Amino acid sequence: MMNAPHTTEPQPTLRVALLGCGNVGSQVARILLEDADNLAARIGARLELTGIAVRSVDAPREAELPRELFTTDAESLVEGADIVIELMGGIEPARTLILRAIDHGASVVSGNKALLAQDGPTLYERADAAHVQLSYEAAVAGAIPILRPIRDSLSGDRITRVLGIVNGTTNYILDQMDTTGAQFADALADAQRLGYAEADPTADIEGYDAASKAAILASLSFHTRFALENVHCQGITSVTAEDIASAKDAGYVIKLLAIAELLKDEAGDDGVSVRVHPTLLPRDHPLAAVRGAFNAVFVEAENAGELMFYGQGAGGTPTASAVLGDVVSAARRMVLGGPGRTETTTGHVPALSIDMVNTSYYIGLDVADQPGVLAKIAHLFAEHGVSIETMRQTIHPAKDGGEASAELRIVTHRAAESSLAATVKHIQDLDVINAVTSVLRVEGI
Ligand SMILES: NC(=O)C1=CN([C@@H]2O[C@H](COP(=O)(O)OP(=O)(O)OC[C@H]3O[C@@H](n4cnc5c(N)ncnc54)[C@H](O)[C@@H]3O)[C@@H](O)[C@H]2O)C=CC1
Ligand SMILES: N[C@@H](CC=O)C(=O)O
Ligand code: NA
Repeated sequence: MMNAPHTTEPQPTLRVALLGCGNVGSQVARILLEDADNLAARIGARLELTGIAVRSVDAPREAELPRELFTTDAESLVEGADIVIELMGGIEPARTLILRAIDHGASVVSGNKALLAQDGPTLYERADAAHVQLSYEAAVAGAIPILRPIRDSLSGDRITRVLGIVNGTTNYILDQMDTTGAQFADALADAQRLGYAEADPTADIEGYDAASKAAILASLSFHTRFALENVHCQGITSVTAEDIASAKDAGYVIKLLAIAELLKDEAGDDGVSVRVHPTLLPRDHPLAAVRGAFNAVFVEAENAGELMFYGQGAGGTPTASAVLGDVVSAARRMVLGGPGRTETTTGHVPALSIDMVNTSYYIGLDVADQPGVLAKIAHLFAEHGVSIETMRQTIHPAKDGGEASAELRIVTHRAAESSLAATVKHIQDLDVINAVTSVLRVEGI
């Protein structure tokens, strides 16, 4: 095989400003410096890291980076750049700095899903108007190439459903609780130490981070803007060790799923449901095998059928890979000319309420061990048009003068979310019910 001919022509230089030097930023800086020659060969221009905006120049850092690169003057750094990489996180000053970068003609790469889900359209429109690129592959599912495949590779198809695990921290916590019996707080502390969690981990455990990603995925998949407020969001803070053990006993694993799917509304028109919630999956389901901080996303499209994307969804180095991919792509466009499009908004499908979704439920009940209890419960399900798929019963004999009780674990067939919610509400009111111990949605059955 012949080697590519060497050229002695001097390469142009593109100035790159980095905002933030935390888990991801420090790895991006390292790769930009260590891999400069390879990147230049791929781009046809050299990337010069002109500075790294930080809160304090003297703060101790793990990564060894030249001290002279650090500055606290993010505004000036942005103004002199061709490409700005925003990895500070949070809404402000990230938003103002990105707009400033765009106004100065720089292309922007960001991993900031919180900002994009809250105010993405302002940024996309400003970037389009300025003919610069705004890319954010790192914002969803870390290293996994998922946004570009949806935006570009599948742009000739019609996506009908996106379903996946898109938050590494919660997957790590649930996995640790399931496999090692770890406590929630200890598993969360590990996820923070490993660089998976957001600066404020509430965003992870309450589901907001996954909801931001779901909004971004839905917007690109359905060519319609969906914001965080369009996402039904439930995190993992109410999932107990007992829920996990009881699901395990019944052959399930609990995962935090993000789902965006095309449905019909009451009038039979298209609408999209976007939601994030803890979900039971059969243990032989492919998503059940997604361990630790890994993510996986299923995409279903009319012509392509089912596609699955899998990889490291969090962590500094994997996420830096996605950031660098966007940087190389933006830099190539600068060398070759012409910006790409950030989004298309031709879909106009409304966001549907969770009530429009058809789902299965897992319901755990602590009931009195008396004749007729099962009949009363089954009657309520039938009355609401919800069909039971399986029902398992464990008897707990009377102890210490108390009464015998039974633990029921019911899995339903798919039914309207509103019917399922009404069934659970009425079950709670039955005099034979001691407690409703779990109510979780189920996928993959
Ligand atoms: N850690 C991960 O696995 C992933 C993170 N992301 C996103 O990437 C971004 C960065 O994440 P991490 O590196 O994990 O966060 P981090 O908290 O480790 O780093 C952020 C850095 O930005 C600095 N910073 C914040 N505000 C600043 C300001 N006003 N001026 C100067 N510096 C400022 C902080 O001091 C910190 O060093 C966030 O938007 C996050 O959501 C995306 C995918 C994965
Ligand atoms: N906190 C996020 C980081 C990646 O987006 C996660 O845990 O997935
Ligand atoms: Na990604």
